[in-house]
Amino acid sequence: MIKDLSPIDKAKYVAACRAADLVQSGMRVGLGTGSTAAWLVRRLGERVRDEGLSIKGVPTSTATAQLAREEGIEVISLDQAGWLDLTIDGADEFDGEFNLIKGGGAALLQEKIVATASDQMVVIADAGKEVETLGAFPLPVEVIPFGWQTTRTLIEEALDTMDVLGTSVTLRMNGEAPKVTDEGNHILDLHLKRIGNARQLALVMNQIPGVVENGLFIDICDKVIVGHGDGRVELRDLNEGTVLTNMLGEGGDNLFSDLAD
Ligand SMILES: O=C(CO)[C@H](O)[C@H](O)COP(=O)(O)O
Repeated sequence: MIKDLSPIDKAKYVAACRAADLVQSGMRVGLGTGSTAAWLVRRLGERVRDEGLSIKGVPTSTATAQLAREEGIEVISLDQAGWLDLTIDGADEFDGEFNLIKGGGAALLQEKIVATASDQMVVIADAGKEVETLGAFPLPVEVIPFGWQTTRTLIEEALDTMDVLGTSVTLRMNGEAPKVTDEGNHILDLHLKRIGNARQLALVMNQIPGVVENGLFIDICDKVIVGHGDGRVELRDLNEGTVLTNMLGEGGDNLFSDLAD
């Protein structure tokens, strides 16, 4: 039941429902990873079953691939798709220019490849993800396991030369063992008090041997759909401005049928 969701989950849910409305039959769609993206996949699954929506989905993680298949969405690889019409994904932070931090779910590598191979990337997020300046959320950096401690030292040395404050770099764990990504790598989380120049930081990180990719998404996202716990949804476009709707008010027929009451 929708009323049983926490305000944050309601916000994620309505943002995902609004984004699902952007998807049309025939599209090749990048499917993000995380709890917000999972709502999107479920909603698209419902549209596939109820409306005959015909799409091909390119998942950004094994978890999303499994959910998409369970929902009856046709899953193909990025190489089979070649190029995508649209990617919809969550984010850990977004700023006023739609730059992002991603990778809280450890899927940043596939997420960045898929988003970059798309005509459009749309981010779906609850309002709490909006920040004035990126960096309160620890910045995930995916590194290969070989020599990861040396890579961490190189990252720390690079950060020392940059306009960042109070740095600590931690290995993401999964219980007692290092977290292993879908690509068999590890994640280093950079706890930065100030991120400084995000564009420069992203470039510097990717120059370091052992670094595969970083979670800064600069100039990749085209639209942000911001959900609020009361059902309001803002569709924000840097060029076209903001369109506000309420997904839980009158005409809230975008709700999943099994949650609608
Ligand atoms: O980047 C991600 C996964 O790598 C997610 O999009 C991000 O962590 C947001 O997750 P959620 O929707 O669960 O808040």
